[in-house]
Amino acid sequence: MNDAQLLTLTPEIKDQLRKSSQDHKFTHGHALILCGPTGHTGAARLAARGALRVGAGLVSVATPHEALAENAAHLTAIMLTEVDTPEALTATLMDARITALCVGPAFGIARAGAFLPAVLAANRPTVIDADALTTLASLGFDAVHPACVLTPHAGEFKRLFPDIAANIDAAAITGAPHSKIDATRAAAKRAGCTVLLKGAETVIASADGRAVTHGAVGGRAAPWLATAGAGDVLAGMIAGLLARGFTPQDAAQTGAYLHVEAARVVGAGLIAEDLPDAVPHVFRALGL
Ligand SMILES: NC(=O)C1=CN([C@@H]2O[C@H](COP(=O)(O)OP(=O)(O)OC[C@H]3O[C@@H](n4cnc5c(N)ncnc54)[C@H](O)[C@@H]3O)[C@@H](O)[C@H]2O)[C@@H](O)CC1
Ligand SMILES: Nc1ncnc2c1ncn2[C@@H]1O[C@H](COP(=O)(O)OP(=O)(O)O)[C@@H](O)[C@H]1O
Repeated sequence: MNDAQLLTLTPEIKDQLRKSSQDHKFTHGHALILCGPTGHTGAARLAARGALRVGAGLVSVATPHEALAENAAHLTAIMLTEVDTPEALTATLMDARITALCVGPAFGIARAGAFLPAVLAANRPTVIDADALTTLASLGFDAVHPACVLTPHAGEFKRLFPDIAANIDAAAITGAPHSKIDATRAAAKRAGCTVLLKGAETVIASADGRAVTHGAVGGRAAPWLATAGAGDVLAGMIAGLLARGFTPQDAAQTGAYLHVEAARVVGAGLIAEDLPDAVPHVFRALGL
């Protein structure tokens, strides 16, 4: 069933992206990006910068003590909070002004296993990416809630949903072949939340069957997105939009759209660090 819509930014979404003169920083939420151990902190910072650039009012990196200095040496507008254990995370999340989480980029698979139950128990809008997806493949989806957004690339999707992924490549025995859209829709239904399957064609589906496809092809091609860390920035952008109050489906769709537009602003030579800094150009072109 390929009845997914093509992704565009509606006037309503553009309005939601704007900031008004009456706003203050807490109007636009606080995103908390969980960071991995020393030597593996860059991905969380990429995500954090993505979250801040799409307009989250505040962004903090939750860092283990051992990586505090490493992170502090690289961050200015983004804040740091020390979180060494799942219990410390739960205590940090007593602050109801933290409105979205992002877990996974270079977080470590074992570490994700330890932290995911506390992350999910917080019941906050949450992007689950990278190592946290690999962990989820063994944990299962019981604790996943509807405010989650899973952002797998094709390899992670195969780990998380091996049977569904196998259908994409399999020849159809009866009826139409199983498309990437069918697969993402089936995955979202199984996980009980929004799933964004990355790639030059990105599909975003929700548990209720809504699905949108976004092709970075033809006039909107963005092949330089095939670079390390581009997905970490996307995870952060979605977390930033969740923090601002976007629904999971809208945050994933809008994040995917802005991510490709940012890549197109930079063009050839793009590296992941460039993506967040291209967002103001995208917003200007959108008339925000
Ligand atoms: N600057 C940084 O600190 C970066 C950290 N990263 C972190 O590195 C860790 C490992 O992530 P990876 O995704 O590299 O490794 P993974 O091992 O999770 O996945 C890569 C494997 O999946 C396969 N695969 C199949 N389809 C794929 C697709 N469409 N895209 C990518 N891989 C596909 C690849 O062949 C490869 O064997 C994560 O924690 C990630 O967040 C990466 O995001 C790169 C940048
Ligand atoms: N050829 C391509 N055309 C358009 N977008 C791409 C292409 N290759 C990768 N991307 C996008 O770049 C990002 C890569 O994310 P991911 O694979 O998680 O990389 P990383 O883990 O290194 O951050 C995704 O948003 C994906 O959709």
